[in-house]
This record gives sequence, C-alpha cells and structure tokens, in this order.
Amino acid sequence: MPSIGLIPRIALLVVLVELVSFSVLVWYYTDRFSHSADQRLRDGLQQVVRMIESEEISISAVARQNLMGDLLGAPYIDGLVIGGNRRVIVSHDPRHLGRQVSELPTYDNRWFQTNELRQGIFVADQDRLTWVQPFKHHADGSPLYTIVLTISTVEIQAEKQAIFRWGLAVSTLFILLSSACLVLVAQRIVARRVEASLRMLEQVAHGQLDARIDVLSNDELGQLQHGINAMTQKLGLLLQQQVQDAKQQQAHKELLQSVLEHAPFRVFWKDRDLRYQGCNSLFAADAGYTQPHELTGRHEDELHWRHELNQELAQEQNLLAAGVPLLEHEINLTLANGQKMVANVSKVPLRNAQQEVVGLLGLYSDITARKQTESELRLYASIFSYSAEAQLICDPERRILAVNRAFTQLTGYTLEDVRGKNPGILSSGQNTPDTYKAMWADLNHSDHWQGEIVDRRKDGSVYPKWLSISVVRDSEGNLTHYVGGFMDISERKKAENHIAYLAHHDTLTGLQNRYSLLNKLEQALATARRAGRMLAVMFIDLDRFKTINDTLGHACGDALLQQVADRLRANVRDSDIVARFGGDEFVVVLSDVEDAAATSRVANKLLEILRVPYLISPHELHSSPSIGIALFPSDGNEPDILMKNADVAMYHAKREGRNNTQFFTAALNESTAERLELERELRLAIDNGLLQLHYQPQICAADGKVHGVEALVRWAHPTLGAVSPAKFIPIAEESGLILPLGSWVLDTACRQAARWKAEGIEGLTVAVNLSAHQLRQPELIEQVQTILCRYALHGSDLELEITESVAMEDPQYAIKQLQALRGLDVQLSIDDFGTGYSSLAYLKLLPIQTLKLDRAFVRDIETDPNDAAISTATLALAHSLGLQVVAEGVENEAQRSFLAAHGCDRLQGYLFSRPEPAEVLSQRWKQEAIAVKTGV
Ligand SMILES: Nc1nc2c(ncn2[C@@H]2O[C@H](COP(=O)(O)O[C@H]3[C@@H](O)[C@H](n4cnc5c(=O)[nH]c(N)nc54)O[C@@H]3COP(=O)(O)O)[C@@H](O)[C@H]2O)c(=O)[nH]1
Repeated sequence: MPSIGLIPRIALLVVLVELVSFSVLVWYYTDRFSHSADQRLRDGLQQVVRMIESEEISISAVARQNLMGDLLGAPYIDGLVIGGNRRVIVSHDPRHLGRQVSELPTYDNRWFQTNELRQGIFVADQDRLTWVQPFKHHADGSPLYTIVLTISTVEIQAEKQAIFRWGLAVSTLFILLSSACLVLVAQRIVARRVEASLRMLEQVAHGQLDARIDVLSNDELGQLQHGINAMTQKLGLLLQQQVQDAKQQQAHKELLQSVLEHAPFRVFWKDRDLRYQGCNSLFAADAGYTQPHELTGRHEDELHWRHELNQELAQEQNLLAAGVPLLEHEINLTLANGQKMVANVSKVPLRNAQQEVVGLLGLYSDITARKQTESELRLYASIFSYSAEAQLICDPERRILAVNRAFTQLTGYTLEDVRGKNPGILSSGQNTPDTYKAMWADLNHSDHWQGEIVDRRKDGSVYPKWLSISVVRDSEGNLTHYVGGFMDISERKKAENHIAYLAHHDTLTGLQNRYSLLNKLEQALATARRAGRMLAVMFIDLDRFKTINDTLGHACGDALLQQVADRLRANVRDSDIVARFGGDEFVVVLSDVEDAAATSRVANKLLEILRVPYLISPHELHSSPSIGIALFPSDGNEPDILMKNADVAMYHAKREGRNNTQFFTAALNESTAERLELERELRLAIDNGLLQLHYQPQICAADGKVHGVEALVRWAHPTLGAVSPAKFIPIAEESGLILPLGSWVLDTACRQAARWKAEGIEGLTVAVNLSAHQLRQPELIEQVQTILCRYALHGSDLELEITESVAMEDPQYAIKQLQALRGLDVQLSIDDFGTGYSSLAYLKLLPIQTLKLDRAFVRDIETDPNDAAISTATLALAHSLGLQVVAEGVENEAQRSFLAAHGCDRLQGYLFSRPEPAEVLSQRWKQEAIAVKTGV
C-alpha cells in the first residue's frame, strides 16, 4: 500500500477539520439568518396586527395589498379578517367575503388547531408564512375577530439559499487557500527540514559519516536535527575508531603474515591433536600444497613424508606432554617435489593465557646447501691436500698460508719453511720482469693468470713450471686469497720440444719438412723484401730414385735420401733453408743471392755433389738430380708461386733429360697455363659427352683372324681439332679426371662389345686401358662387375691393359686388385712392356695373361739387332711364364713376318687397321668378310 507523505496527511487532516468547522459555521450562520428573516417577518406581521389593534390602521387595511406589503416589507399575499363564526369579513378578494374560512383555497386547518389563539400563531408553509391573530375577544375569551395575514417567503427562501451558497463557496475557497497555505508553510517549516534530515541519514547510511543536517531553527525539529547531527558525529567517531582498530588489526595480521611468508625458514603450528593449524607458504610447498590453508586440519599421516617423521611425531607428543622445547636438531626430508632436504628443526610449545600447552610451533631451516657446502669444503680440502698438482694459498698481502703435499714434494719446502713468506722465495731469478708485469696485469684485470716460469727448488735446482694463479674474492668482491697451482713441466717441455722438432723436421733426414719450409720461406721472403735482396728457390728431384727404392728396397732408398740431405746441408749456408718436400723431392732456398749467375753456380755445385756415387753398403749407387729454380722477385712474390714455378722448372729439367738445372721462364709458365686450360676443356668434354671411342683390331698372328679390339679414346676439340690421348691422358691422370673418363671408356667399350655380340660377332675381346688411378680405386672390382652385368658380358669378353709402371707402383696392392679382376674372369695384360723397370720377381706374381710388346721395339725390329733381341727375349720370357704376347705398332709386312716367325701370338698396328669408330669396323667386317676369330 503506497504510503502517504507527512505533508499530504497534515493537509488532509486540516481540510477535514476545516470542512467540519466550516460546515457547522455555514449551517449556523444560515440558520441565524433564517431565524432573523423569519423573526423580521413575524415582527412585521405582529406589528401590523398591533397597529390594527391600536387602530393606527383600520382593520380593512388588511385587504389593501400594497399598503400591507409596504408595512410588512415583504411580498404580501393575502389578508383576511375572520369573524367569530369564522366567516370572512375582510378580504382583498370580494368573493371571499362572507364565506366560511375553511372554504377558502388558502385555508390551512392549522390556523385554528389550538385554543390558545389569544397570542396568535404562525403557520409556515413551503413558500409562505401566515400569522393568525385573534383580535378583540368576547367575555368568555373567545376571539371576536381573527386576523389572518399571509406573506410570501419565496424571496426569503431564495435569500437564504444564496447566503448558504455564498457561505459554502467562501468556506470552500477558504479551505482550499488555507490548506494550500498550510501545505506551503508546513512544507517550508517541516517537510524541507525533514527531507534534509532524511537526505543526511541516507548519506550516513551510505557511509558518509561526516554528513550533517543544516539546522535552520531551534524548534523541536531543529532539536531533533541537532540530536541526529550529534548522534551521527558520535557514530562517525565510533566507526572511525573501529576502522582504525580494524586497520591496525589488519596491519598487524599482514605484518605477521609477511614475517611468516618472508622468513627464510619454514613455520607451522599444530594443535594438541598434532593437526596443522597453520603454516607459511614455504612449508606448504614442501608439503605439496599451493596454499597454506590447504594444510589446516591435516595430520602428518596424510602427508607424503609420513614415513620419515615417525620419530618426530613421538618427540612432538613428548613436547606437548612435558611442555619442553625441542631445539636445533637435523632431519632428512623428502619434499613433495621429490627433492631431498636436510632441515634444522626447532619446536616450542604454544600456551594459552592460562599457560596451558595448547599446541606447538615448529621452525624448519633448509640447511641442504650448507651441508652440501660443508661436504664440498671437506672434498676441496681433501683435493687440495692430495692433489697431484702443487698448490699454495696466500693471503691478500701475498703471505703463504697453506701448501699441499705435492708442493712439498715438488719444491722441497714444507709448510713450516714457507708459512708467512712471500712466494718469491721460490723464484729462480731467471724470469724476466716483463713476465711478472704481465702476471700482475692479468691478475688485476681478470683475476687469473697462467703461464710458464722457471723456479728454484729448496735444493737449488731450477725447473720450468706451468703456474696458474687465481684471485679469490668474497661476495662483496674483496680480495681474500690468492690460490696458485703449478706442475713441473720439465718432461712436458722436452716432449713439446721433441714434438715441435718433429712437426718442423723430416724424421728421416732431419731437414725441415714441407710445413716448416713454407713458414721459413715466408719469413725469408719478408726479410728479402725488407732488404731488397734476391732469393732463390730450388726444387730438386732425384732421377731414378724410385727404381733404386723398388729394386734395392726401402732401407737402401732411405739411406740414399739421408746422404742426399747431408750433402745438401753441407753445401749451402746455414742461413739457407734445406727441406725435404716429400719422397725424393728436396727444396733449397738460398735466402740471399746476388743474381741468377750466383744461383746457377750454387745449383751446379749441388748438381755435382749429388752426382757423386753413394756408398750404401754393399752398393755403390748412382743418382743424379733434376733441379728447377725460381727467383724472387722476378719469378714470384709469394711462397706458393715460387714453389710452383720451381716445380715447373724442375719438370722441364726432367724433360730435358734429367741431371740438369733449369731456371723458370715465362714460356714454361705459358705451357703450364696451356695445360690448365686443356684440363678445364677436358672436364667440359667429359661432362658434355664430347669424347668418342675408336677401336683398333688385334689380329691372331697364326691365322690372321680378328682376335679382339683395343678401345682408344678420341677427343675432337672444336678449335684444336683431334687432341691426342698421349697429350690429354697424362693431364687427366694428374688432375684426377682419369676416373670419370676411365669409367666412361669402360662402360662405352662394354656396351659396344655387347652390340657386336648382338650382331653375331661372338668371341671378340675388347681391351680397355686402365690407368694407375683406376687400379688404385677399391671400387674398381665392383664397378667392372656391375658393367659386365649391365651388358650381360662374360669376364673373358673384356681385357684390361695396365702399363708396367702402373703394375709396379704398388705391386702388392696391384696383385690384389688384379687377382680380384681375374676372379671375374677378366683378361689382363701388361701394356708397353719393356719401357719400364719391371721387377721380374713381381711380374711373375701378377695374374696376367698377356704382355704387349711396346711399339718402340717393333719399329726397327728387322733392322736393329737390340730391338730384335729384346723382342725375342720378351717373347721367350712371356711364353716361359705362360703368357701370350701382343706386338704393338706393326706397320709393315717385314715386322709382321718377323714377329710371326718368332711366335708372337697377336699383332696390332696400322698394317691391319688404324683405330676406327665401331660402325666403320662393323661395316668393314661385313663388307670384306674379314674373319673374326670365332665369329667366322
Ligand atoms: N688410360 C687410357 N689410356 C688411353 C686410352 N686411350 C688411349 N690411351 C693411351 O693414350 C696413349 C696414346 O694413344 P693413341 O694416340 O690412341 O695411340 C694408340 C694407337 O693409336 C697407337 N698405334 C697403334 N698402332 C700403331 C702403329 O702401327 N703405329 C703407330 N705409330 N702407332 C700405333 O698406339 C697407341 C696404343 O698404345 P697402347 O695403349 O700402348 O696399346 C696410349 O698410351 C694409350 O694407351 C684410354 O681410353 N685410357
């Protein structure tokens, strides 16, 4: 139900009161007016009657309406005088005269109801008033006449109603105005102030305790407002106090919490049932909880470390019973995260105000790190004592505090000997001041120095040592100690010197080795550049050394090299460099020469002394050198250029017939450049498939049939034309290109062999030249097998030719490889036989089937008895070893018949055919019906 405000209520009440009051007032005044109007009329009527009685007017005047109206001051309706017999004796209406009054229409029987007419009576109707007054009486008291005067009350009534309406209107207006005024006044006096009070109370309700009512008056409401203000102020103070108290309490609580949380130890407290009542986060985390409150109410039995704390629990029971603290003992704990912790634990009883033990407070300190440190310290102390390295510790003033056993063993000084002394006591006096300067600079800069110094033992002996010194600082960075450790490096130095010697010298000859040569040459060049002097690099290669080595053995070869080294060393200046570059190659650097002529003189001298026979028991060996010379600055500025150019010159010397000296020239360089260009183009030719194979038939000497063909590579150069394999095969061998080239030849030749087979030319052997590089490849066997398999060939369809020198380069390995090839049933032959230096002992061991007699012996076979003798001896030797012989370069009939007469098995040469493309041969064989060994 909606509540009605105070002001509306007051206004309603006032309106009601006023309504009642004004109703009464209006009724009263209306009534009073009515009475006075009636009275006035009655008085008028009575006055008229008295005037009649006093004969101021005649009785008949009652019939004169105008007169009567004036006398009465009211509208006069009728006047009658009724005689004793009640007959009308005077009337303004003549018709009424003499008539019984009761017959008159205006008669009212109340006129004569009473016997007390002497006084007269008023008879009132709705709109008229009649005065009935007896006049002049008989003796018996009965009236002689009765005067009846009737006036109209309509006007009076209307006036009354007007007065009533006016009163009502005025009252209503008054009520409304007074109510409005009242409301306004009440509003002003009460409602606003009440509202202000309510607003203030509302502010107070919202916590605004400094809100106050603006008291405008000191009336009751004002008093009330003062009371509210005072009460609010009091309340504010109380609340302020409470807030302050609460804040203080909270601050205390937070401080305590903070102390617990930041304390570097674990804290917990338990009740008498040994249930946790609280702890800090560190402890909660150890127990496996993220929040301390999660532990509240829990017992040790619920925690993961319950099995480790049985003894602790028993002690806690005792503590609660006896109330005696349990201080400082260590326990081992496994934390919830699995880590192990060593804790220092103290527990004290918690008491209430009555000093009763109500629980316990526990403190754990994690001393794991401390225990670890203690253990490490013990370990370090042990390491220090028993270290094999001599160690000493000094204070910041560099006084020795401690030394270990190794120190005493190494220096001879005990701790008692050196305690408090400066480590300078160990000094030998042999170290330069710069060494100590650098040491202290490093120590001051990086707290560490290590290096080599020479010190003296107690017995006076001097030794080199590797010393390492470290500065130790405390957590504030203050220097607290120096720690030095050192080892006697006498042995190591010896070994290092030896290693350094080995690293720079050739072990066989004692000369500088290749590595050292380049370094020393670099230095010598720098010196020569500075001094503007000339320098000569001589590349020396021993002629035929390989033969000596292979035939007489390595020991003999080694002795020869040693003697060569001695001779070289003995015949140049100490400032010159003599080095063994590798194998039988030596390099001499004349670090300061006048000119080319002087260099030439030295070179010739070396040529001479190296030609002197070598006595290597029981042999007297002959060897000569080929010497290539490059000069600085004319032939190069850098070590590698000079070395390369001297090498080029040395090869030139070799080509010039060995046993001579050659200076490097630009022309030599050009030929080298040309060779390099050819190598580049050969590489492109191989990559782009620009090589071809030609095939040269081998003819069976006995019946003239084609036994097989030799595959020979051809290179049709776009600008140079046909380049001879004799030119590019050596380049391919030196550059390594022989491997891809050789693979291509092998594959192409076998493919062609398969094609001929497919064409019905069966039993044709295809011979392929194999280089030294190829033979050295361990993969060769698998490669040959794969190719044979790829073209479905038998091993016997293929013949591989190796030269004598290839076979003799590494005979053991060659035998192994050749045996493996024989395992595939591949035919093997020795090419160019007679031009090399075959060891017959090894030749015998090679699993070959054929010797190819070099065309150099065939060329003059019928004219030169030596060639004829060599050829026949070769044929005899080969046959005695069960080998067949192919003669190369058969160009005429005389050669053919000579060879055939001496049992040569096969013949190859221009007499029968030049090397031709496969199609040309096939065509010819078909057209000329030349018989192929088994094909025809
Ligand atoms: N590793 C490889 N070596 C190969 C390959 N192809 C050739 N060669 C070797 O190159 C050298 C030069 O060969 P080439 O110029 O092809 O000369 C050969 C014949 O053309 C030539 N010959 C044959 N008959 C006569 C003749 O009657 N007179 C004459 N003046 N020359 C003749 O002889 C060469 C064959 O020699 P050989 O191999 O020793 O049987 C040469 O050493 C080739 O070996 C290759 O693919 N791989």
